[in-house]
Amino acid sequence: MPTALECRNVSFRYHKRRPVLDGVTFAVERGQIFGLLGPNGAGKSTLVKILLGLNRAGEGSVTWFGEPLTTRTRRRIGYVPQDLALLYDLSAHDNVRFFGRLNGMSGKHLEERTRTVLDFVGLWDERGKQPGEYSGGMKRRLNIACGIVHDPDVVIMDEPTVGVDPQSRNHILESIETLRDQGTTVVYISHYMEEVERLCTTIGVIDEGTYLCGGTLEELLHAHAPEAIVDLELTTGTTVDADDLAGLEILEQRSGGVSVSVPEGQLDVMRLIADRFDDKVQRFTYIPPNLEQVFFRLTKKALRD
Ligand SMILES: Nc1ncnc2c1ncn2[C@@H]1O[C@H](COP(=O)(O)OP(=O)(O)OP(=O)(O)O)[C@@H](O)[C@H]1O
Repeated sequence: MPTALECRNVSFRYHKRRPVLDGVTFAVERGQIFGLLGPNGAGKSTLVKILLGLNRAGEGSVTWFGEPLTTRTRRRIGYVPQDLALLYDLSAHDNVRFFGRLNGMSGKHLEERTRTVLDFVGLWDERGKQPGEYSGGMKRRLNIACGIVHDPDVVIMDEPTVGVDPQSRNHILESIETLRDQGTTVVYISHYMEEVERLCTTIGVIDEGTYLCGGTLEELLHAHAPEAIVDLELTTGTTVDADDLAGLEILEQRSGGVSVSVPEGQLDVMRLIADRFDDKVQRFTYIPPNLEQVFFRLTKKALRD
């Protein structure tokens, strides 16, 4: 599969401070939804600015479709920024037209694409309103329409669902799946594990400016989180001894509770835990292998910090 985007050994620092990105390397194949997952402050938005040529990498290189970023390659890229990029004294319709013109569009083609993308995000009937009259979710959807009006081959979406109601969130996620089905490559930046798990064909995990790992969800789980977690909340004063847990790895021990790693689907382990702690168990939570654990295993931090 040809490569849409390649980021090689990219490092960056603001004002000579410590590096915000440190040797970031990954590639996105065409047709993928590539998820870049990391907590707040990981360096995701800084990386996006470098990908788009808005910040200059201190070291390393970025190529799009095998070439450095040029005016020609730039027209093949769409960008949906995290901070809404809308003109509040124009109608939604004129906002989309405006971004189309910025991308060199005009005439019938611009009118047709404006209608197509406003339909696509479910705002055609509300096109006469200004963004100030829209809900948070509608503004996010208009932001997407403006970012894809020029029918780009690749779209970068930076946290497109932040602060939206569940209905708009679902609409946005479905739209992204439709874009993928139409052959658009999507770079999806998020700190929401569930969205990345649902949407993305390939996932890269970033923290404190370091690209920790990348691969399909199955590959990441297999390599970094092969086991499930059982979390027990116990009645006050219950002590937990490592011997009680028959050699299971204790991930976290706290006053009134313990988290252990258990081989997925091994019910005899569940029985052992139930027998040992019996009526002292106040709450039993089984967490199947997921991206949160991949992140925890690699950083010893929760993704949502
Ligand atoms: N213009 C700037 N000047 C100085 N430091 C900055 C600037 N922009 C971001 N930073 C710092 O760079 C680091 C990475 O920030 P960045 O916004 O890239 O992270 P992020 O992963 O996108 O976070 P979020 O999910 O909160 O948007 C943070 O420590 C942030 O404080």
